[in-house]
Amino acid sequence: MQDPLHITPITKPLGSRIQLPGSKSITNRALILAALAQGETTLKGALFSRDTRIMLTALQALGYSVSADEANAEITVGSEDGNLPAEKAELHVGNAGTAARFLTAFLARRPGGRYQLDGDPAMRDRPMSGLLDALVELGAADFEFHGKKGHFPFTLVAKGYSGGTAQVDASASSQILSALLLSGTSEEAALSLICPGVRPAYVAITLKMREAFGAPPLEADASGQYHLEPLTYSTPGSYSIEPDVSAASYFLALALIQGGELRIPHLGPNPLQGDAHFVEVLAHHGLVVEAEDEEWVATRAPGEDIQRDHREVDFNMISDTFLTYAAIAPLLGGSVRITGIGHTRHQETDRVAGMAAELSKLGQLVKEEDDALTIRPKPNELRARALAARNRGELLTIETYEDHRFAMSFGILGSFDLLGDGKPWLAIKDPACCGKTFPKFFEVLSDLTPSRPRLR
Ligand SMILES: O=C(O)C1=C[C@@H](OP(=O)(O)O)[C@@H](O)[C@H](O)C1
Ligand SMILES: C=C(OP(=O)(O)O)C(=O)O
Repeated sequence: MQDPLHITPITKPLGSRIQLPGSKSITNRALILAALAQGETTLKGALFSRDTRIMLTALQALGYSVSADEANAEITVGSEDGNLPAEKAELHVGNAGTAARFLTAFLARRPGGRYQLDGDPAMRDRPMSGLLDALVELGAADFEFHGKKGHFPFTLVAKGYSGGTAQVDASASSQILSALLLSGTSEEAALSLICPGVRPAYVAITLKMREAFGAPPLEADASGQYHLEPLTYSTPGSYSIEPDVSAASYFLALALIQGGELRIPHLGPNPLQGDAHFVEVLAHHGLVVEAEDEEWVATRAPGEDIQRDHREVDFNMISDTFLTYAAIAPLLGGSVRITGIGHTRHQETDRVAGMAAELSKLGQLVKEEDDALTIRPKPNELRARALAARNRGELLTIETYEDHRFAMSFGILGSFDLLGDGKPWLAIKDPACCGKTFPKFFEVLSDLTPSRPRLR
């Protein structure tokens, strides 16, 4: 892929149907559940991306039989007796939060196991200690740290789950609680996890998916305590994975700024993924999304005004999509204050700081707070900077911080025909970083631009 990638603006209202890849969150949960359930499970509509390959590779290294049919988006996992085969392994979790947390809790199941884990430099800084402390408190694992205490790289000395109660601090990442809800069960003993105040959207996905693998419904009591009864997971045989709704956010934003109609198949009115609520954020600006026969249809009449007065939106429950919104803020007319995003400073990169830096570079007025970002759009300044860059023979260029969501979000902004001539004005550095969750993102985007040569 060209790097930096010049984005060719789209000059017509949309009128397309796009195929989105499967959800990262659901694929990586399903892989863990398939390994935990005795027998063979085929995942349909699975995502093939860096984060899911990390999980696949780990399961193979741990002795599971995994066969992948990428052309048909299917993965089959065989688990002889639901027990973890390998006593030893060296695993690399990249910068996949799901793999990092879910595998750590999963490995603790194998008494006598000794596992070396490491991740990308960015992953070595991401929060793990809430999970590691809970595993130690449960007597399920001990850790030998080879760098900073409470972080990768470490050796996990597994002792197995045998019930008990743990306080779980999942304030830094709800994946910490999801990891324990997936793997903390045992066939003999009940387990209690006390975890008040966790952000619930992805925990709800975990709870629903446990049920699909034979677990009884589970919910927290009023004090935030989850009581897990003894459990043996059972395979549903095959499991269908929804398209990635966080990835849908980019194309919904595109439909808003571009107008026309966009169709996204295989999504119904009530997807598992909480990021579906992003639709409500864009509805305020005039985007209409309807679920018709298991297909989302997004429309905005061309020329309809998307400008609004100042707006404050709490993204705490849908924080992966705040970047999508922030990146199109320069086109929204009214200012926006995006709140509830402090935890995203500890994700792929410091997303609040990175977004503030990139939007400031584009001439937007940005106020950064610990937990919030206010963006006052300056469309004329954006145009002036784009023209000035062009006069120098350059394009405005976005840093992506090895964060897929920067690449994809600003890819949408660059698709807007800012200078009215259909020629590129924005470029994205390291566009291939979108491979974390959506390797073909820029191909899908370029397919919406009939005049653009296909990227290969
Ligand atoms: O459980 C999951 O699959 C996820 C939970 C969220 O992370 P945090 O809970 O760390 O915010 C989300 O940002 C991430 O993309 C996927
Ligand atoms: C936060 C994200 O990823 P991870 O699963 O690595 O936490 C994300 O995809 O936006």
